[in-house]
Amino acid sequence: MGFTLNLAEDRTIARPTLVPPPSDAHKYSRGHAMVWSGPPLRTGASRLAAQAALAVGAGLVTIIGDRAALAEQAAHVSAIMLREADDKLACIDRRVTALAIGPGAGVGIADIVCALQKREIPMVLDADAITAFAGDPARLFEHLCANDVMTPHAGEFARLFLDIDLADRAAAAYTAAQRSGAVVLLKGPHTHIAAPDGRVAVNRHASPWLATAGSGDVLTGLICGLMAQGISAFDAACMGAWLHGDIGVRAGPGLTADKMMDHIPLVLRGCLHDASADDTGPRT
Ligand SMILES: NC(=O)C1=CN([C@@H]2O[C@H](COP(=O)(O)OP(=O)(O)OC[C@H]3O[C@@H](n4cnc5c(N)ncnc54)[C@H](O)[C@@H]3O)[C@@H](O)[C@H]2O)[C@@H](O)CC1
Ligand SMILES: Nc1ncnc2c1ncn2[C@@H]1O[C@H](COP(=O)(O)OP(=O)(O)O)[C@@H](O)[C@H]1O
Repeated sequence: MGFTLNLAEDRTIARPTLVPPPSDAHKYSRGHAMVWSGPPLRTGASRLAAQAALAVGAGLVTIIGDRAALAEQAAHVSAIMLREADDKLACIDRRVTALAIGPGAGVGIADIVCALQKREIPMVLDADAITAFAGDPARLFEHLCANDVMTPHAGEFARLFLDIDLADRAAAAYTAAQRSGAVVLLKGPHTHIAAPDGRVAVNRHASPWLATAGSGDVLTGLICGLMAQGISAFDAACMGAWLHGDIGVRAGPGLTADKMMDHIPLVLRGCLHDASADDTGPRT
């Protein structure tokens, strides 16, 4: 729905194509993304993810967490909804079309991740949702499927895949996807994406200005927001990486994670099918 992945013959990700929502679109038809909040004083990372999910086009975004965390979130967000987590997670209803968990979540999050995975909602796992399984990756892999995306940086990758050599990052992502059963997006100056069915891609459209705290949390939100709109895990990971890179290319010096959202409208405008009259830069 909306976005189409474009891949070059060598599997390099190119600018995605975006078609505007149909005239009869409503917020639920554009998907409902949910992001798990970090605890009080660690809410920023999840908020960055939620803001990116909304900006990339999810019709609704809800941050879920405990009451104290939500009080903190409420001081910062308006368009994003807040919902208190109950013991049985009953507040995650059928209308939630994608979930993101990990940014700022704390490494005690493993049980929650496993419980959420039983809901069969496509998930993006980042940061602490990866690190939490450092001692027992098999427990995580047992629950993952090809509709889920993991987005490790090299440090997080090594915590789950101790024996996989990162010297060849494309091969490392491929092996990790086969082993885990999920789409693996290995972050770096070039970002490699692999699906358990053997599909691979690489994003080279990025900028070292993206090496700033919270930038990966924004990527998590972009991917979750795309998945919420009905885009498959592999395509969402690939397009999220490209859009994230384009923000970095456009923003350049002075880029900070909380300013990344400001660039998303122009990044998306540049992807519009009829963007020929647009002056939004080279169509790489
Ligand atoms: N604004 C915020 O509130 C932010 C919160 N964050 C959260 O802070 C927590 C810790 O995340 P971090 O990623 O800082 O720390 P990690 O707990 O992942 O550990 C970082 C360590 O990993 C190793 N490492 C190896 N390769 C690396 C690579 N390519 N990039 C980064 N580290 C690499 C380094 O030795 C480094 O000391 C997470 O919950 C994260 O989501 C961060 O996302 C930054 C922004
Ligand atoms: N030198 C670089 N060139 C291009 N992109 C980079 C570079 N360094 C980091 N990035 C990108 O920035 C993001 C950093 O994410 P991450 O390491 O998870 O940081 P954080 O946890 O602070 O959000 C990743 O998407 C990564 O690909």
